[in-house]
Amino acid sequence: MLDDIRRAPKVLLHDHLDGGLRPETIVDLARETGYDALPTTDPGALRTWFAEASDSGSLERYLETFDHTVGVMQTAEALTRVAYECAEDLAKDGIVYAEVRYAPEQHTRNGLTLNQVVEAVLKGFADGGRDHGIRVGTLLTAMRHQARSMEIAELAVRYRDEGVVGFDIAGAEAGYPPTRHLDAFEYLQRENAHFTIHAGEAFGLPSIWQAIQWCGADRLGHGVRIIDDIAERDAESPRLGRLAAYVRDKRIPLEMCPSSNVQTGAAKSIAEHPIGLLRRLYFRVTVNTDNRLMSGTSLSEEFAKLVEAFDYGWDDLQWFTVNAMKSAFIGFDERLELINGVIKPGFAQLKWRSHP
Ligand SMILES: O=c1[nH]cnc2c1ncn2[C@@H]1O[C@H](CO)[C@@H](O)[C@H]1O
Ligand SMILES: [Zn+2]
Repeated sequence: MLDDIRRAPKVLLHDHLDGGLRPETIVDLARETGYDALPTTDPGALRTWFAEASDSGSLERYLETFDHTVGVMQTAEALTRVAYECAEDLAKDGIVYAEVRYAPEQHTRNGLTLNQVVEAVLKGFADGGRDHGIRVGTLLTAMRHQARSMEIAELAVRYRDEGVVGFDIAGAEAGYPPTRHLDAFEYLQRENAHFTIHAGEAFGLPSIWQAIQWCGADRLGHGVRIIDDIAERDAESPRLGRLAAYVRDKRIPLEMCPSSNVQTGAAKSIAEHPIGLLRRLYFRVTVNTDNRLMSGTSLSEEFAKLVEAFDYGWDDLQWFTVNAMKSAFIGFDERLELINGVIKPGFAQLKWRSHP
């Protein structure tokens, strides 16, 4: 089953570059760059350490594990290598189009400028994408507890023709509402640029409402808490509150990351994840990995878990995939070409052969 899912042409919209490193690469880079704070230098043990340390039930504790990945991503060579390997790993998982995000401001500790950081990552994605047959767009993230979002938004606009396709804010959600960064979002709107906002993961409806109605987010990172605005969850026809109805009516894409949500406590289990109900209600749900290293996962594995929990078939997996492609930040013509030229024919072949 997993093998067949790997063969399906998939689309990934929410994946953090600093959350997807290979453990072997972390160990290499730590040695090369003199980073001496790793909990272990054995790649196997390091893989286990990340998975266990991230499984805390708290977003804040989950985020602490990024100290080590960000710690080894402070030179241009390291950034290029990590981006190249990311493209390779995603391509090997059968992903045909991905948007990968990271926060440039976290990679200037050893003296790189923001421009140098962005250029190093773009080079890795361009080379890796060309060698392994995948298109990777970049989202530049600003950290919500910092005050550099305007600078990062300008950076995203500066590199928009070089492979940067959008902007995002991430980090601890509670206490850091998206409206703190309103100037950056207004700037991006004036520039006709795209952005998504991590919202409704560790904090509820007010965060989602601000992200959409104050900041103008094109998509929601996670958005799981939209479930709080849906009453009578088990009834035949659940009642949508005004915000949930707005999100569904406007087809606002939800970048859902099932395993990550279970680790941070945003969902109790995969089987109880709101994605089940939201898919039945035809919200524009997409399936994502968030952080492949911390969750020990891949997009194919996330799909396999959903197939098991909700008995999904190829039609469901294709629906999630087409949703993701429609919601991507590249141009309409390019999205259409991938949907009609790659995704639909790829799924048609699999449907003819097997059940997932
Ligand atoms: O699920 C998440 N919610 C909020 N912030 C996150 C999540 N995953 C990663 N990051 C944060 O985004 C930064 C840039 O990639 C990471 O360094 C991490 O701090
Ligand atoms: Zn995320």
